[in-house]
Amino acid sequence: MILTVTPNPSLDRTYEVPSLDRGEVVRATGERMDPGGKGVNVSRAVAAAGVRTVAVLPLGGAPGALVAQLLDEQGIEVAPVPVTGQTRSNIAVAEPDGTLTKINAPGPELAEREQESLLATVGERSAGADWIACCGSLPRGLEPSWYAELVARAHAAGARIALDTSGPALLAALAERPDVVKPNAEELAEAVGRPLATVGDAVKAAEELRELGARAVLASLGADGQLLVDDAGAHFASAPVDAVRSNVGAGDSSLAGFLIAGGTGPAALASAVAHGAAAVQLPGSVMPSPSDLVPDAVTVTADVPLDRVLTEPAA
Ligand SMILES: Nc1ncnc2c1ncn2[C@@H]1O[C@H](COP(=O)(O)OP(=O)(O)OP(=O)(O)O)[C@@H](O)[C@H]1O
Ligand SMILES: O=P(O)(O)OC[C@@]1(O)O[C@H](CO)[C@@H](O)[C@@H]1O
Repeated sequence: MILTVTPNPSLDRTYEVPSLDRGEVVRATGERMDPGGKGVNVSRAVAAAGVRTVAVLPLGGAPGALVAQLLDEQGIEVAPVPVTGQTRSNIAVAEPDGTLTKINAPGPELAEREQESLLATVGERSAGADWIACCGSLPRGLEPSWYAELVARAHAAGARIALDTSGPALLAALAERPDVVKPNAEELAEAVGRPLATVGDAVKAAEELRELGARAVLASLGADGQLLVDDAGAHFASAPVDAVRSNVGAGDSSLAGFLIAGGTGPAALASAVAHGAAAVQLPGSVMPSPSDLVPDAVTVTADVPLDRVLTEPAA
């Protein structure tokens, strides 16, 4: 079973538009609504693979009820933590050339008793979890050390932790030795405080996160693929993609792929890339099903192309 924790979930609204013209009334040609937040997406992808998952998340107000309803319709077990504030709505605007503009709301502020209730719910639902995936930004009210506390508690209870967050929350949690962290290129650059121009720069940055405590680093590098740096060294994997429709949730899909394939080693890395490549070819944050995956298209190598310039260098 894979337990996911999403402290700041969202109702994700995606609008497909011919072009995004600032200051104009833009008529959408398509719209969709998905239950969102990084851990929620991991649960959706894990469930699509037929593996058991439980999603722990605070839910409040009408958007919260809608998130719960959408997850229920997808057959995903939710361990809700009722909160007074309203669950946020995040907007994605997708243009035909693959450009995606995202507006993420701050979300509700969690009161002290709601924060405690969130930690307690994770504790109650951790029994039997192979992995606990802790994902996304922290809502107002939670200290940057919140994930560190969660990792410490989960380790004490014998669970393995995958952490996908950024900034001070990521740095603070490293000392508690999460089993794997999944930064994207920008988050990795921010964590080490310097830009990343090549795959080699990303390897060095990942090694630095390991020195700070991460046991393994699964770095997603957008169109370039992914990197796994662990005790066995570095591996690089990529897969061709015909056309990118929406990259929202591609990283979450790839983390799910990594965990359902065991959460360690090159085979799990290959599964991560197969899931990421499939996700970007689906609309909104639709998570891939096994029939969307093309595992044979993934190449994995220990001969990491260190000099390869990143398609989107991270500042
Ligand atoms: N433009 C692209 N072309 C091909 N594959 C892509 C592209 N963008 C993403 N992917 C695949 O999806 C994976 C995850 O993407 P990315 O690095 O953008 O994650 P992310 O920023 O964490 O995403 P999110 O936060 O939206 O979930 C990549 O490692 C890659 O396998
Ligand atoms: O604001 P956060 O927590 O960093 O990210 C939230 C979010 O952008 O992440 C998911 C995609 O990864 C979306 O479902 C959701 O809207």
